[in-house]
Amino acid sequence: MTAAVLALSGLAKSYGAVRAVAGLDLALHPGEVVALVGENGAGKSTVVNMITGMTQPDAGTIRIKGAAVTLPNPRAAQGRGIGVVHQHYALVDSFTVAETFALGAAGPGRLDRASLRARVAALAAEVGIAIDPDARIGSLDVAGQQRVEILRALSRPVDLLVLDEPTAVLTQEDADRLFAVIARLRTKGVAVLLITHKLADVFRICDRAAVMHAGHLVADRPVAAFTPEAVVSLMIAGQEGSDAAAEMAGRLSADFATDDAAPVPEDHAAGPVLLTAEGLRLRRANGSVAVEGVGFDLRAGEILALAGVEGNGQAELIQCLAGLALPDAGHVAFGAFDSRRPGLDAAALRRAGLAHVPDDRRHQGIAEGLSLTENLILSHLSGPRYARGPLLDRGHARADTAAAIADYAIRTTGPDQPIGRLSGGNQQKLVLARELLGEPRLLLAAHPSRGLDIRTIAAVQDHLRAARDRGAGVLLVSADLGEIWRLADRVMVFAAGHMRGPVRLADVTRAELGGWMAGH
Ligand SMILES: Nc1ncnc2c1ncn2[C@@H]1O[C@H](COP(=O)(O)OP(=O)(O)OP(=O)(O)O)[C@@H](O)[C@H]1O
Repeated sequence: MTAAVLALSGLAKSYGAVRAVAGLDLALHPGEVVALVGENGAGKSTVVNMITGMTQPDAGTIRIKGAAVTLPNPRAAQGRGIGVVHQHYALVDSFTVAETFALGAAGPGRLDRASLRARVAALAAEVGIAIDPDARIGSLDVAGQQRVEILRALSRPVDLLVLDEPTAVLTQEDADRLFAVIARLRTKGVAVLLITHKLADVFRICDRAAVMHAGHLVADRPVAAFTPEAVVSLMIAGQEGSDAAAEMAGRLSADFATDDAAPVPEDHAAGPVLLTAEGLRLRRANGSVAVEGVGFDLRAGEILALAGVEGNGQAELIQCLAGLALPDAGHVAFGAFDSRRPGLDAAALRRAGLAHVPDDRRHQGIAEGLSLTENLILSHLSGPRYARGPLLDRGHARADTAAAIADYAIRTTGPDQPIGRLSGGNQQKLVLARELLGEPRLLLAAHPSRGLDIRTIAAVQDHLRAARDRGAGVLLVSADLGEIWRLADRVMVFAAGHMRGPVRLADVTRAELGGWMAGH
């Protein structure tokens, strides 16, 4: 066999007493697509950080094409042919796609627009990516921005491309396009390391899967030698045939259900109207109209899903409903609150029973430097839960945090740990626990399961159903049709500036919804 593009041996990294990665051996050969999977906190990002020069290993060797190397910073990894597409893109909204390629280009000199555009177009054609070099980044949806990041990673010589949870933000249609690009890269001899929580990705596109459990690599085999149940068991328990995995089996078959096999959603008797939106026009931060003509009722005791490719106004709607931005036209009413009257603010809405799981966890969901307990308090500062006269009842908040850590199996050293030290999925778990505390009447849940492992997704779905069953209204924003099918009672779609629906799930097929989401 040809020399491995990348070979890791005995790679290890600890943070204090936490062994994030313990003695990992892994090799990738040219043209191989390898999945790296594991539960939240298993150590996947730490591996990515070590091979992309963002973190230094404590022990072990990294070999690139046979030579032992050190990667003191990301530039060193790039220089060695390792490209990476992170979950959070470093793009500037006001730039065009072509201008983005001038960022980080070496040396001074005049920006030669014509040659930049030509370079971008040629590269895009080579890997089969459809992109307009003149499009502004801010006008692209999340899948478009991801395509720009992939092209940017490929604009230097790349032997290994690392993709960190690329399908988490994509619809099935966009994921299919991404898989076509990966297949193209494979034929060109590029090795791909795909970090994912979606088992379907593993079985669709990967040659091999490496499974991590609590910092250890517990299996590394060709995909054909795995069953979905075996992967789940290895992730959850570090071994095959675990009871916990058997419990998950039913959930798994729902994940893999095709259109025909998908269970028909149950009909729930919804209660009175909780929230009304009428004639809304929503603008993006850059001033362009994201969507207009938005009107719907959300009832107590129902889950209403908002589907659509991200970037079509979903985030703007949530901002507006959470009292963080006013609509450009139209109005929203929730209980005694009406966006046409002054005095509507986010704190008052929270006191009235609104909870909000934000889309952008890093900027709106958490304060990285603060402890888990302090982060839990953040959403309840204006409410009665932790009020003790003029003071905060920190003991109560700490006890709630400890309970959340146990309930959601949050991987942390305890309630006092700064939340920024947790893996992304574990941060998300705390945000969910915080927002579901105190039984909100209205829950705005934007991509609540993004970045979570399948066991936690199952738990989150149970929590959302429980909230619905006790009479809360839930607005679920999701690009994942499977999730919508498992949870929602009704669904509406934002695409191409317009709203479709809401309709009952029983009255629409997945194919129809997929078509709406694609703007057909
Ligand atoms: N900077 C840090 N300081 C302290 N602990 C850290 C730090 N970064 C990661 N860890 C710990 O290392 C462990 C592995 O985290 P890592 O982010 O690699 O997990 P992951 O598999 O990528 O999880 P996820 O699926 O949630 O992204 C976790 O227990 C995490 O809390």
